[in-house]
Amino acid sequence: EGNSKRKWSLQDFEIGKPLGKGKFGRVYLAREVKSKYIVALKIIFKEHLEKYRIHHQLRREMEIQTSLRHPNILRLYGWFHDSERIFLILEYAYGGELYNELRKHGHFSEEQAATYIASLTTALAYCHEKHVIHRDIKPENLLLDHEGRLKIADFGWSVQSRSKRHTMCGTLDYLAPEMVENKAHDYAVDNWTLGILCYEFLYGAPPFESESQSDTFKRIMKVDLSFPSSPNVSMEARNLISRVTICIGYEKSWSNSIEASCEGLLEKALSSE
Ligand SMILES: Clc1cnc2c(Nc3ccc(N4CCOCC4)cc3)nc(-c3cccnc3)cn12
Repeated sequence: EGNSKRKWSLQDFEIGKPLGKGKFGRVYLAREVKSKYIVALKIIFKEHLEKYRIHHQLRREMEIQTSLRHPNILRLYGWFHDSERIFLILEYAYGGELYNELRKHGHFSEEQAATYIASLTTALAYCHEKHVIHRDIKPENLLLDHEGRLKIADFGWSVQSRSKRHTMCGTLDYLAPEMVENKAHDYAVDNWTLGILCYEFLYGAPPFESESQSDTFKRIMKVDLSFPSSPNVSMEARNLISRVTICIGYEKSWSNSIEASCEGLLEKALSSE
């Protein structure tokens, strides 16, 4: 920490338990020997990079995540490699995956959902100011720190956006219509996903989940949004979700209004304690 320009090597770390498997590598708990600082070490095999042609994607992830400094974005402290592996030195999220919390509780309270969505909104607004689109925001990529604060991880699919992007990515559930239609997309992609996540936090499943991919496609294109009667979700939360998923594209006015309505929702939830 602090001397992020220094040359790291495997000898600097004691490797602990595996935390989980990512798309292209395993993540381990690790401790820097001198400082006893706990980190997460993401290990990616170089042969995997060749096989899946993801050199550029990993390079981009490393450059982007190193440059981002935000309380809700997982830090990438540095990296090193040996003959066959690349090692990313990442901030350790003590709380684990937000996904597990969601599965454990079924769905979150409005206060908890509003807190997570507000954190995501500021983190994404920060990324968009730095011309970064994450494009793969889903519960699996969201971690929690020791205070339960949300951390966006895994910038593997993120891009430095100057121009419109065309590549397909992520699972279908969180894809915005323009992504599904494989049209050019921009920051609005991440914003659409906020609405999807808000729905999933409150109802426990994403809004367009269907038996088949083609059904999911159709439901996304139609923005076929329906609100089950249980769990009982407030009218404010439901129209926040509708506004986010329906009024895609008017990004600037929209993200101000979502930030405002998130605060409103949070105030309402906190005052109803
Ligand atoms: Cl990067 C990165 C930084 N920190 C983590 C992390 N942290 C973390 C903490 C605590 C628990 N446990 C808490 C007690 O109950 C059991 C789980 C798990 C993961 N996990 C992953 C990961 C990656 C893939 C699959 N699954 C987890 C990636 N991480």
